[in-house]
This record gives sequence, C-alpha cells and structure tokens, in this order.
Amino acid sequence: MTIIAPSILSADFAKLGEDVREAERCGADWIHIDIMDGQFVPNLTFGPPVVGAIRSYTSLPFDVHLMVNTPERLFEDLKKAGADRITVHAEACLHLHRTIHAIRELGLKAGVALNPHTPLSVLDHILEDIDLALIMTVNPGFGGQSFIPAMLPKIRDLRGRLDAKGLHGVHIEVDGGINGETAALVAQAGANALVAGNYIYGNNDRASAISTLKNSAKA
Ligand SMILES: O=C(CO)[C@@H](O)[C@H](O)COP(=O)(O)O
Repeated sequence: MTIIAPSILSADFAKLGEDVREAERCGADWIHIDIMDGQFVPNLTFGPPVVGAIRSYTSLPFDVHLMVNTPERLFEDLKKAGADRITVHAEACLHLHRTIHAIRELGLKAGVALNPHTPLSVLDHILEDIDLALIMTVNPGFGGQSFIPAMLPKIRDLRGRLDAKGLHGVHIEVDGGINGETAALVAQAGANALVAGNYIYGNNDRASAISTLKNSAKA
C-alpha cells in the first residue's frame, strides 16, 4: 500500500495542529514536515519547537525533511519534539554515512534526500544504512512547483538497485508536484511513499485528494 504523506508546508501555519489532525482523519499515513533554514534553500520555515507543538494533534509518524546545512545540530531536539524519521540532504552533508548513523543511534529512521541534479551514485555505498531515499521531483524550497518528469528514470533506477540488493524495506519517497496524474507515474516507476502539499492542503476535500492519490498509485 502506498504511503501518503501530506506536506504541512502547504497547511495553514496559523492552525497547524488542526490541519495535522485533519490529515489523519482524512486518511494520511505520515505527516511530512519541511524544515528549511533560508541557506540550504532560499525559504525559511520553523524548527523543533513547532514540531513539538503539533505532536499531540496526531499519532501519525512525523516524517521530517531537513533542508538545512549542518543538519546534525537538530537531531536531538527533533527526537525530543517527537520526530520518527529524519531525512537529510546528501548535498548538505560532508560525512553522510556518519550523519545517517547519528540519526539511527537516536533510535529514529534515517533518510537521504537527493536534489534533482544529484546522481543516485551518492547512495551506492550507503544503501544498506538507510531506511528511506527521498527523490526530489522539484528543486527544494517551495510548494506548488511542477513535477520534473526526468526524475522518473531515476526512481526506476533506484528501485532496480534496491531490488538487486534485496533491500525491499527501504522506502522510495518522492516529493514535489505530486497530484492525481503524477502519483500514478511515480508509483509505476517504483516509489512507495508520496509527499503532497498543494494537492492535499489546497483541496477543500482533503479526504478525496488523499484517496485519489492512493487509487492512482494503485492503478
Ligand atoms: O520539500 C518540499 C519543497 O521543498 C515539499 O515537501 C513541498 O511541500 C511539496 O509541495 P507540493 O509540490 O506537493 O505542493
């Protein structure tokens, strides 16, 4: 079953807790939380205190996507705030293997995100060490951008590499421009976790948006 993770970047920041609760009621599987530092990406969002503030609104796993430089400085605070999985950008980590293990040593699931231009080969020697690979299907920083179709062969290639190594438990997550049409394409290519911001939070009927994503991914 495909995992649907609404990105709260597109939620109403004035009522984040309620929007997170609603996502759970509407059938979401994870809550995707975008933390941006205004340096690694041009946008700035929030940090661990806000993650902690919304924790009591849902029992869904918190899937934290760190678009920040030196991400390791946030790990302990994010754990205390209730994060379940933390994804760092390969481009932001000089010592990626060490960084991933620092997440796992806290008892959290570890993911690595790749910008559209970053080759899969950066994951070659750490595939066994990760719980999730996040293929960015837009350039990170903003919601509401258009899906980059050139990411489809990248997803397919990653699925092949994971299968070849028998790593069936590693999630392939995609993020950016996911809607009813692109959900089907990325799922066919091998993605099993779909992040969607605008498509869910921009829709008055969020339950129907989530079920459309699930059905498209299944088709
Ligand atoms: O990480 C990001 C953007 O950098 C995403 O999580 C966006 O929030 C996705 O938004 P949509 O493209 O689905 O509107």
